[in-house]
Amino acid sequence: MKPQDIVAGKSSLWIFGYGSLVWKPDFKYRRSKVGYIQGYKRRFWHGDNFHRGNDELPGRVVTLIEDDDASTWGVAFEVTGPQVEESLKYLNVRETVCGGYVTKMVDFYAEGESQPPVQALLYIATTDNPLYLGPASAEMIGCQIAMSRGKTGHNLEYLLRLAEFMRRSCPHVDDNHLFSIEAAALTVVSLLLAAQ
Ligand SMILES: N[C@@H](CCC(=O)N[C@@H](CS)C(=O)NCC(=O)O)C(=O)O
Repeated sequence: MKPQDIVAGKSSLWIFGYGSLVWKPDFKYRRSKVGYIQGYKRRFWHGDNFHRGNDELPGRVVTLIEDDDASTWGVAFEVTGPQVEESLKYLNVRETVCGGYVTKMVDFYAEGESQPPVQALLYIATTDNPLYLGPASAEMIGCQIAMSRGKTGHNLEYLLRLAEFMRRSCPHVDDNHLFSIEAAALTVVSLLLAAQ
């Protein structure tokens, strides 16, 4: 489903971020809320040969994997009026053209609110995506991240800023996948520094 079909005639839209969007939305929005979506787990199983890696050494970035028992925490941004078209135009290049993500509508539950969920647009990299790398050990993923960089910056920044967001904004969430990869990447960095 194309974003323009999703938002045809809409004057406002919620966009859910769970990776770099949580710390670097880079589009104008009216307000944001921390919260979660159900039925998905966040995994560093998507390759990135543009923002945080290259064709020789792709970086690893997050995507969502269906899991009925899981939920993924992040940030939803409400865009209104001209911000709707502006944000989608920007994200189409950043996420879809450069990142291989496709759009999907899901229910977003804002933290601490008893109200019903709101529909939110998100960007997901499906397993049939040519950049999809799939599962690997935390050590392998951590090492790959510690060694990769792309046009937007180092893959380590991508990892550490997401971990920092989760500790600061979602301290009640024990994201073992994220924090075990963070620990593995920092071990590789310390070994590289010690070897210098
Ligand atoms: N779609 C996820 C992941 C987004 C993501 O990390 N996309 C990459 C594209 S491969 C990106 O925007 N990278 C920009 C950066 O790394 O600064 C989100 O909602 O945050």
